[in-house]
Amino acid sequence: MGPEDSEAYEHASLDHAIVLHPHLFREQNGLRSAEERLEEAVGLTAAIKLTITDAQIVTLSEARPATLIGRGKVEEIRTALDMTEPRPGLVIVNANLTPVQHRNLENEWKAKVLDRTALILEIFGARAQTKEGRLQVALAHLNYQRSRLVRSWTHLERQRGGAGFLGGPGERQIEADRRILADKIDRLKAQIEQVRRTRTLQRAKRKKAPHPVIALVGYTNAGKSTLFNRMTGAGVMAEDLLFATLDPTMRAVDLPGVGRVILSDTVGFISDLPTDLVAAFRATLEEVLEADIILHVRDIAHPESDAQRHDVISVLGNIGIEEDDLERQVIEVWNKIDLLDEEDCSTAMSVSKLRSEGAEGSLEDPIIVAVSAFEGINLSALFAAIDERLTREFNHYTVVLGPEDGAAEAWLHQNGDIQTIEPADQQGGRLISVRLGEKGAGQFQSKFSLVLNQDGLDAQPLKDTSIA
Ligand SMILES: Nc1nc2c(ncn2[C@@H]2O[C@H](COP(=O)(O)OP(=O)(O)OP(=O)(O)O)[C@@H](O)[C@H]2O)c(=O)[nH]1
Ligand SMILES: [Mg+2]
Repeated sequence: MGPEDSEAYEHASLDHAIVLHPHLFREQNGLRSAEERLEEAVGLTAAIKLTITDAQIVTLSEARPATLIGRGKVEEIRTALDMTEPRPGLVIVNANLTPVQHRNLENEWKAKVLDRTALILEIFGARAQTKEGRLQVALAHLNYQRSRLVRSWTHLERQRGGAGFLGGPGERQIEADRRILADKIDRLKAQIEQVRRTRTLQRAKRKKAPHPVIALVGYTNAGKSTLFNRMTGAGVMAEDLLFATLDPTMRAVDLPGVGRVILSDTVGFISDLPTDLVAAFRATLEEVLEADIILHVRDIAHPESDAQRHDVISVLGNIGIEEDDLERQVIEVWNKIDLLDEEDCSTAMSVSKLRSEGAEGSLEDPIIVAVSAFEGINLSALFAAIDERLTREFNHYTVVLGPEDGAAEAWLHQNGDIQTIEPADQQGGRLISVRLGEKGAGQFQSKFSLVLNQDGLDAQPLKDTSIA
């Protein structure tokens, strides 16, 4: 922004914003209405704690190359800014602006303009917690800046132009800026690569403690963190802010009736994620590939619930999880049923049960459980569904090991998922309850000549006699 703008900026409040959703009149955007899009932009703006003084849909008959929005409307907004006290220092334009449009609008309005990419970058920047998350956001930022260098070019040329060197100092400046940015980008990429390697190592370690991994995915604000907190009792931030979570948060937790699992919370999805940000976002999602079970959390009370489901499935497709993929079991969690009226709620309950019968557990044909994470409704059904899915591939076994069976116990630690270890007698014998795949169970029995009792049925009398 040029020096001529400084006066207007002086009285402007950078905590106050106007939100605009430009809507192309002839654009048919099947699933989502302009109202919903405006509302989402308002939610995103609120997520970085800005006070919104006005929010409106701007209907366009065509996109103007210079300002996107028509002349009359641009002036109207400028007047609205002038009339508001304090003068909002920000205008959020829920569209991707060209560098030229961006600059012209800032000049017209004497306010900082954030387009959709910039807005989401702000949010990602505010929320990134892990090192990789922060680096990815920084990288996306630099790429965004680089794409805007054209704007600085005209600007710089105007300020410094006419010095007479070949190409002019403006052009040399832009070249220098470009090189600095390119260097920074290279360094960041190297750092990210380093962090990735460390993470892969950590992941490999975790795989050796073979607890099943359960990943929560879903649209932003669907209630993932709330459910995560319900399931762990851990204090992960859950707020009515879009993107309260950017990085996956992992917790080992004992689920009632299921046993020890690793839960992983992830950042929420949104529609039309700017391409610059896809990599940053994807990095936070790689954990999902490791999951044994995906909990696809949906806000079933949201009017756009189906469109959101569609977005989530397509993003998962991007990281390599196909709709009919059976490598991981998918459970759709129809969350927020407490917000439905009685009739809709019982419909959701019966439809979810009906569709779950014989469902294969893929993204397109998932098991469905209707719950309220917030009110704690029907969570036991969710736990039962998780257990059901896990035991499809793993069986529960018990085995009694004597003091001499240290090697067998070590093997179980290494290859199985030990649930409990209890003393079996006075001589140091242990009753071990373990979850194992069928193949593993066979290996164990032939290797150690010990008998595994499936489902703990045979272990039952042992407990009873000890009580009697
Ligand atoms: N009424 C109701 N509100 C819920 C329920 N679950 C979550 N919420 C609310 O929905 C809002 C968003 O919840 P979060 O758990 O932060 O959502 P999230 O999916 O983690 O969101 P991101 O991290 O932004 O992707 C919060 O205000 C929650 O209190 C529910 O079952 N019922
Ligand atoms: Mg969250």
